[in-house]
Amino acid sequence: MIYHLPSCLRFFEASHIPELLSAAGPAGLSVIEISASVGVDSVKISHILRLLATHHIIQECEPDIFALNRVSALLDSGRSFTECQSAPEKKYDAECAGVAALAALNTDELFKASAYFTDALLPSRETIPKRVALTGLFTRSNSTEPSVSVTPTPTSSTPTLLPPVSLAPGPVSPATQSLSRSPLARAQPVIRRLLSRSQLSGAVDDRLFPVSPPRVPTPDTGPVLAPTAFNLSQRTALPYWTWLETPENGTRLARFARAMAGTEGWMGASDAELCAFPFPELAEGALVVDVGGGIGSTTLRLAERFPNLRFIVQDREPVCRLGEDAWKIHSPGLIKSRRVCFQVHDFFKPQPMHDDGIKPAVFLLRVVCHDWPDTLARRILLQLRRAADEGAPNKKPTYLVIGDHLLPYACAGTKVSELKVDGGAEALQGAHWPLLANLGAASANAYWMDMTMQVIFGGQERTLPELRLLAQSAGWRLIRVARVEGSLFAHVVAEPGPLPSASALKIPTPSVAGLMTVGVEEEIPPAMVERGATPVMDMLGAARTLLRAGTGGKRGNSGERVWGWWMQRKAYADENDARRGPTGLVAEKEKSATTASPGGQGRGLLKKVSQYFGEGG
Ligand SMILES: C[S@@+](CC[C@H](N)C(=O)[O-])C[C@H]1O[C@@H](n2cnc3c(N)ncnc32)[C@H](O)[C@@H]1O
Repeated sequence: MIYHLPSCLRFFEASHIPELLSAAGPAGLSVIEISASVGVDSVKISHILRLLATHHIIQECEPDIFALNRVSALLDSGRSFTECQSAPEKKYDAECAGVAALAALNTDELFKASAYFTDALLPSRETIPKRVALTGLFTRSNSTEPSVSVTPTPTSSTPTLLPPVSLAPGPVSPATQSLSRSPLARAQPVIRRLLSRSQLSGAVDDRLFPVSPPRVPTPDTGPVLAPTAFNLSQRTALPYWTWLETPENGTRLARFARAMAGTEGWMGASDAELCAFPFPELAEGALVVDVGGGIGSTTLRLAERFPNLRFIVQDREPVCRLGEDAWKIHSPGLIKSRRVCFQVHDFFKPQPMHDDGIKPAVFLLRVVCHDWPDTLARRILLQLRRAADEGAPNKKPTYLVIGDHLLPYACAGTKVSELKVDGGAEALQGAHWPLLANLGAASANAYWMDMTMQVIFGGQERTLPELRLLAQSAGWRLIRVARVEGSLFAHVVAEPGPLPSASALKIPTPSVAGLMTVGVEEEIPPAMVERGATPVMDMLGAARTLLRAGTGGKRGNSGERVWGWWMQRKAYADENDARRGPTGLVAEKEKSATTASPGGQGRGLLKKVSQYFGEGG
C-alpha cells in the first residue's frame, strides 16, 4: 500500500504545509495550528504527517507536533504560506521552488497516470472499471442513476493549488467546448475509444467497448500512438504536451517548466560533469542550441559558466514565453545582450537556419529523448542530424549531447566491449554479488523515471545499447558517456555518423524477415513531401535488399506478407510516378537531394524485383 505515500506527499505539498512549517522553524507546529491554517481536520492531518514522518520525510518532534527536516525543507517553495494561499499560481515562480514544483508534478498528474498503467497496457474486461462510483463515467447499461460530479467545491479554508479536473457542466474554454456537452456525453466517447484497444489483449469479444481503436494524435500527424495511462487517467485524447497547453492547465504548464529546474541536481557541478562536454574547447562565439530546452534552466547554467558562447533555447511557444518572462527577472543581462535567445521551434520540423547558415557547434537534448517512443525520438534526432555540420579534417563537426538516465541491467554480463563508446564500460559496469549488478533499490530513481515516461508519453529511459541503436538509426555515433557521480543520469556525446536509409533502420542484415518494416518512419525531403511524394525511396532500399537476399520471398509461402507489403510499396511508386508526369516535375536541385530517382533507376529495379518474386519470376 505504498501508493498512499505519494498521495500523502501531494496533500502535504499542495496544502502548503512546508511553507507553514518553514516559518515555524525547528520547534515545529502542532497539528491544531496547522489545521487552523489549512482548514482540514487536525486528526486527518496528524495521520498524514505521521505517515510521512515514518518515511523520514518530516519529523514528529513531540506527539502531534511536526517540523521540517532536511528532506521536506526541499519542498519549501520560498514563498510565505499566505502568498501561496492567495496566489497558488505564483507559488513556483520563486527561485528555489524547483523541487517543490517537481514534487507537485510527480504527485499530481504523474502519480494519477501511474494508477492506470495496467489499464493502458491490458484493457481487458477485468481491468476496465464498469462503473466508477463517483464519476458516473461508467454507468451500468440498465442504470438510471444520474452521473455525479467529482469536483469538490473548494472553500476559502481549503485552497486548491490547481484547477480541479472537473467533469461538471459549466463555462468552458473554446478549446474544450467540443468535449463539454455534459459530463457523461463528454467523457464516454473518449473513454470508450481510449479503453478499447482491440489489438492488445485477447479477443475483441472480451472488450467492454468493442469499437475501433483509439487514435491519439502525435506531433506532425505522425504515426498514431496508443493511448497512455495518462490519457486514461485524465480522460483526454490529447497528448500530454497539448493537454498542458489547454487554458485550464495554465498553472500546470508553468509548474512543469519550473519542475525541470528542480532536476538540476541530476547534473554534476563541475565543468567536467556539466553535460560531459568540453565547452571551453569551443571557438569564441560558437553556438549551442538547447533543443526542447524548456525555460532554459540548463542553458542558464552554461551561459553563466561560458561567457564566450552563444545559446539558443528552442521550445514550444508558451514555454518560450514563460522562459523569457523568467529570464527577464532572473538574468535580464543575458537576454539583453542577445547572447542567449529563445526560439519557438517544433523539433519534429527541420531546424531553422542560424546566422547566415552557421551550423551549431552543439545540439543539447536534455531529458527530451526519454519523452518519446523510438519512432518519434528518431525523428527528432534525424532533424538534428540533417542540420548538423559533418566536420572536416580541420573542422569539428556538430556534436549532440543527450542527457537522460541510462538504465543498467539488473544482472552482470553485458558485453561492454562491443559498445566501443568511451565511458560505456563504466556506465554499464555492475556491482558484485551479493548486490544486484544495478545496486537494486539504490538505483530505483532511473527505473522510476522510466515508468514515468511510459505512463505519460509512451516514452522510456534506455539502456546504453538501446540508446546507441536509436542514435545510430538517426545517423549519430555515440562517442562518450559520462555518468553524474552517484546517479544514473548520464550525458552521452554523439557525432554525425552515416545517415542510414529508412529501410536500413529496420534491416540490419539482408533477409526477408527483416523486411517487415510496416510502420517504420520514412524520411522524405520536405520539398518532395510538398509535391505529394510518398515513401518510394524506402521501397527502393527494400527492393535492393530483396534482390540481395535472393531467397524466401516467393509468394504463397512465408513470403506472403512481404509480398503484400512490397505490392503496397509498388502502388506508392506508381502513384509518385503518375504525380510527376512523364518528364518529371521535380527541380534538378531537389532531385539531387533525394537518395534515388524513383522515375528512372527506380523503375528498372522495380521491374527486376517484380519479375524475380512474383509476376512470372
Ligand atoms: C522534459 S522537458 C525538458 C526541458 C529541458 N530540456 C530541461 O532539461 O529542463 C521536455 C521539453 O520538450 C518540450 N517539447 C515538447 N514537444 C516539443 C516539440 N514538438 N518541439 C519543441 N519542444 C517540445 C516541452 O515543452 C518541454 O519543455
